[in-house]
Amino acid sequence: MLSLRLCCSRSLVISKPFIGFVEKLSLSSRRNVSQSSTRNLCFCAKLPIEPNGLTSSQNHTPHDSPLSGMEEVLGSYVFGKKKATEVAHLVWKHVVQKGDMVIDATCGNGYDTLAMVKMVADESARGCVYAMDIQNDALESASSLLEESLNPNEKELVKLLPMCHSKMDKVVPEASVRLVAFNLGYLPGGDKKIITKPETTLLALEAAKGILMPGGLISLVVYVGHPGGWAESETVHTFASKLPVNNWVCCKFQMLNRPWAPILVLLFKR
Ligand SMILES: C[S@@+](CC[C@H](N)C(=O)[O-])C[C@H]1O[C@@H](n2cnc3c(N)ncnc32)[C@H](O)[C@@H]1O
Repeated sequence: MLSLRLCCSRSLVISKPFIGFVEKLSLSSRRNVSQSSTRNLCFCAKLPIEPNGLTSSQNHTPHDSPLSGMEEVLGSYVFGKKKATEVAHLVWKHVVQKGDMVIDATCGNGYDTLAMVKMVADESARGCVYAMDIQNDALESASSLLEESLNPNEKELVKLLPMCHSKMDKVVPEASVRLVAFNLGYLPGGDKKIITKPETTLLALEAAKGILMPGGLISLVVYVGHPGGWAESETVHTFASKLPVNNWVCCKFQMLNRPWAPILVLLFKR
């Protein structure tokens, strides 16, 4: 363990207010397409019929959507005003509370880890961020960033772990974690041949499922511009599509006519 001191179940499962929001977006996007053909956007929503004969959206009141209040933030991704990583951070902020335990499954240069520490840190010195990576270069880079960006109390909350994220459930107890975040692909500024792989990403998602607490979030930013990126994206999509609708709200944000744009996947555990 390197410590800082040392060194839905279908394509889109959505609640009623969000459907209204999507309807407004698709209307305005259709208008945009016909007017200027600059931004072509398509949402697909499948609402499975549940055992009581109602659709998932009929079964859940507008108040129980984990996306309530995030309409503007999500729209800012769709309309190209914010990057997927920025939107991800804002969604995390909406979910994470002071004192929480969270995991950065792909620490890299530490920017996500830094954002997480700021979200969990409070006066009581509770809260914990586990940040893992298979590359020592990445953890060293993250360590320098955190060293210069955090105060001594905040530094105490971070554990940098040189390990594969598929083993994350060996580090924390079951149902104890509020957020597990993945920023897939290669280390920016590093060796582009060392990338996250579909097989280990799938194992890590299974592990994350077990350690996430109710009300928690698995967040993924998926890059498809490098070899293997699409296969990994398919793996994430298939995993998310199989999560039971009673316990999970799963959605994916993808710009269909910008095929290399990062994809944001959000899996909320009810
Ligand atoms: C896109 S970068 C992450 C960027 C980072 N979150 C940041 O804020 O700078 C992806 C990272 O995942 C790491 N990685 C690849 N496979 C991994 C695995 N099996 N377990 C943990 N980390 C892995 C890579 O070494 C790389 O540093």
